[in-house]
Amino acid sequence: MSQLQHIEVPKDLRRLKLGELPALAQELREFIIDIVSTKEGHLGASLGVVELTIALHYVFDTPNDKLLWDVGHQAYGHKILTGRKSVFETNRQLGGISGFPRRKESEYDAFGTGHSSTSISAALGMALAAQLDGNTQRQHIAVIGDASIASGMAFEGLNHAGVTNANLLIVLNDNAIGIDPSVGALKKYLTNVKKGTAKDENIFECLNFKYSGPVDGHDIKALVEEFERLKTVEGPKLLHVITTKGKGLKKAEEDQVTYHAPGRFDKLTGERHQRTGIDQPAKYQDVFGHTLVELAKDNPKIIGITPAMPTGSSLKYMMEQLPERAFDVGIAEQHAVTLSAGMATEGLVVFCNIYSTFLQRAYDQVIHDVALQNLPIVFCLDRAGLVGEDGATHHGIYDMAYLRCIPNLIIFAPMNETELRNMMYTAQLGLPHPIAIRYPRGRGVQKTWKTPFEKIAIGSSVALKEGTEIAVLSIGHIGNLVSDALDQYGQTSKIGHYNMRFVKPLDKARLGEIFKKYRHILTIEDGCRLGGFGSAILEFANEIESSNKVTVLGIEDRIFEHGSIGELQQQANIDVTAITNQINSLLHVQPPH
Ligand SMILES: Cc1ncc(C[n+]2csc(CCOP(=O)(O)OP(=O)(O)O)c2C)c(N)n1
Ligand SMILES: CC(=O)[C@@H](O)[C@H](O)COP(=O)(O)O
Ligand SMILES: [Mg+2]
Repeated sequence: MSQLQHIEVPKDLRRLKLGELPALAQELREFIIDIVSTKEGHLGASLGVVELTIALHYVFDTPNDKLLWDVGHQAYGHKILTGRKSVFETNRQLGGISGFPRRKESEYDAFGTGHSSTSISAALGMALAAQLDGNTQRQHIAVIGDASIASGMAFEGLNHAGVTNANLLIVLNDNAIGIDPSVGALKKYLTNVKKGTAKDENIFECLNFKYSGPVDGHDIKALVEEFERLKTVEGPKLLHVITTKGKGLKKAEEDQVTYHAPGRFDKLTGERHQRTGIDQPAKYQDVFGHTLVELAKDNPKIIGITPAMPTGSSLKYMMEQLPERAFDVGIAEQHAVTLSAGMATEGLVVFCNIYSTFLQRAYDQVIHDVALQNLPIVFCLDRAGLVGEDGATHHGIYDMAYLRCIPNLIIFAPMNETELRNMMYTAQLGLPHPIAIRYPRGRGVQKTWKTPFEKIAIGSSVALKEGTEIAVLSIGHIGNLVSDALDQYGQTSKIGHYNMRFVKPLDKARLGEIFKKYRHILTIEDGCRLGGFGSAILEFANEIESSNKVTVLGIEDRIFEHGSIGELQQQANIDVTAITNQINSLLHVQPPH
């Protein structure tokens, strides 16, 4: 008999007998596979914690007890058991539920996540608040993975929690992999603990946690018994649980990196549905990855660094071919930036590749360790702009605004693959400043990307089309949408288009000419409007005391959720239709007196 069909919320789950839980786990796993196979999303992490999820909701009194999922990409089972089974098929789609826990989505989502390693601090905060309130009953549980616990933030939380008497339980879900294999000394230590070859002292006990485990995280009975025991133990506790990422789907267990988020696949065989026969442009990440190898083979000073995203950033190509000069430092964005800075002081040419959204975590390091010392690091900010289904926590839309105010920093956005390659080439020749090269998730626009290298002059723009009335100034890849929009107006139109390329320094000579020639200036960016590229153009207009009308298209000052990139661009009024509408309305605007 189906158990899952009778479970809407954990209270229903708690009516089951312990012996019935393994069958429920099987059903829950199938439910996740069924939907993710067609709707896509994160797979391996959720499959790995099915038993853990059931055991936690079975033993603890959620939502009164606080259950926090670190990163939150493993929380599909949690969502299905906490009132969202019927809407799970809308996962990560426009208007649907989020792929990550969201406080506004459910009272069972104790803390919003998406970026890693926040759960210990947040759960400790709740536990201390309960203590201050005299509440000794409430439980606070943070589930955190082996890669996420190695991040600086997680250590900070552990360090603090260990000197409190807070009612905090950390469940370390150790599957020995992040998106890519986990790295670092802590991973080695955890492996030794599992093999029984660790030195006598337990690292967590040394930090004043009551440690238990390792426990088989697929043995529901063992988990339930241990959680029941831990409920009665005071103070900070850590339970070490061993799981298999992708558990229950053979292909996902065998190829855990691919099945972290595999796209569509056959739900029975696990075989991925890959697009074939379509001659698509390359992904920007691959242009970065292959170009870096090409440059590094000629320039022995080049180093590649990624904080835990070798596959996503395609730094893996350099790690495979030049392993001694390519580093995956784990989920450690702050360290990645300052490590790069240290290397740069020694004359190395460091390409530090960080997703735009994750660089937010290393903001001080960019200012304090890089910009103030004017160290010429090459930041490659992948996933800049709206990223699509990962949603609000992952959109790389703030970088232009948060980097533009930092002295010494050059900010460049390629409109296509060739510009990305040429800027990487230019940067490794030697720059007087650090540079951030921002490019989007997904594919470029060119049939072939392996074009001969050409140097790009810093602060130079490109006139793509001359016009008479309206100048459209674009920054980066979104300029291709402008080109698509302008195709409708023919060659002899009133509209000019300039690919500005640099947010900083601006091509002021070109801008001066543009402001003289055109009455209307329209800027477009795939970043937040406040403080971004359009703001820079408005500041320029103010500087030259121009009375030209400047219209700024960009992401307005509100949260954008999940959906396809196209749908979100439409929502944000930065798609081809919005650009066309804006141009049409400007064409009918009377000139200022
Ligand atoms: C600050 C930050 N950096 C990078 C990422 C990208 N990321 C998402 S999941 C993940 C790996 C997490 O591994 P682990 O904690 O072991 O969990 P598992 O996937 O194995 O369940 C990474 C690197 C992120 N979400 N947040
Ligand atoms: C959960 C998380 O942070 C990553 O898995 C992220 O979803 C990866 O994004 P990409 O798919 O763009 O590499
Ligand atoms: Mg892991």
